[in-house]
Amino acid sequence: MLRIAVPNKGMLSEPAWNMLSEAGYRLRSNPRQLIVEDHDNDIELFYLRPLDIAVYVGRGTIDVGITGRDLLLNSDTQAVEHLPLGFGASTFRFAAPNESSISTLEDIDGKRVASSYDKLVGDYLHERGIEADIIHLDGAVESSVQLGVADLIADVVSTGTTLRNAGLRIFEEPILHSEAVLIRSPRLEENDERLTVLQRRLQGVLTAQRYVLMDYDIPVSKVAAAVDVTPGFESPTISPLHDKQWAAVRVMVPREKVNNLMDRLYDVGARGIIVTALQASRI
Ligand SMILES: Nc1ncnc2c1ncn2[C@@H]1O[C@H](COP(=O)(O)OP(=O)(O)OP(=O)(O)O)[C@@H](O)[C@H]1O
Ligand SMILES: O=P(O)(O)OC[C@H]1O[C@H](OP(=O)(O)OP(=O)(O)O)[C@H](O)[C@@H]1O
Ligand SMILES: [Mg+2]
Repeated sequence: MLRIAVPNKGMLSEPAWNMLSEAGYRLRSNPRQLIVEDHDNDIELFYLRPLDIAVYVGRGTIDVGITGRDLLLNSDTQAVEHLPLGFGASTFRFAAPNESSISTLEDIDGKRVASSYDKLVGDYLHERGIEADIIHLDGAVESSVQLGVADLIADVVSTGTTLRNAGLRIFEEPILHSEAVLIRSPRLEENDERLTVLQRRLQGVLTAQRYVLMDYDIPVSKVAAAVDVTPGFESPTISPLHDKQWAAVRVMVPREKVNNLMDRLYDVGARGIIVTALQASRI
């Protein structure tokens, strides 16, 4: 059985559970359950703290896991990023008090930086030849400057509201763009059959989220122009209509482009354009 670690709580947990459920796996039935054996799908799910997932996967006691890229890079482990999962996006950034003069990487030299992600921040600064005193805090890092234990912070920023409320401002480029990722153990072959199945299922969920099915009718003489607008993955399905002058086209298109594509197709001569959500997919 493939052993999979999933976050038991925190920002990434619910979207990770939803994704696994969409991919056809059985989840736990009560929140006190730590392990689920899913014999139908030949997997075992382990509900673990997000911070610990890379530790288990890095040591190979669990084959794969879902965690944040930032959490992976902050863990001192050999786990490898295998597949980005398209949720839990955040940036990881430096921030200093509005009134402070700290505004470049060089200004960090010799300062106290509070963070929950000390290895990530330490490696980043070390690689750039900057020495700083990294103060580890478990959370609410934004309060550390006001409370006098640090001169600046490095933390997860999503909307920026927490920073603003604490009188802090970001500076410099993001240290990292993070999102949820599937990580794999260094002991698991990249092309392990069981991993390939999991990956295909997760990619199927991503495709169903990102793409929709579009159908439209188009005069036969305009098919080539319409196919230029919607080329699809491989090639659109073209079916004859009762009226020999017209054809029906079925094709996958990116969800975010739907309205723009419908406008362009209409201009080319397409009519009866309809869009349908995908329930599941295997590309
Ligand atoms: N707005 C956000 N705040 C915190 N983490 C976020 C946010 N958006 C995405 N993430 C990602 O979620 C992961 C952190 O999740 P984790 O469960 O460890 O922290 P949490 O949700 O803050 O829980 P806690 O702080 O209670 O332990 C990181 O990968 C982080 O990049
Ligand atoms: O940019 P924002 O949208 O404001 O979100 C970012 C904040 O959210 C997280 O805190 P969380 O709620 O997890 O508390 P914590 O700091 O105790 O982990 C993160 O550590 C930031 O503080
Ligand atoms: Mg947090």
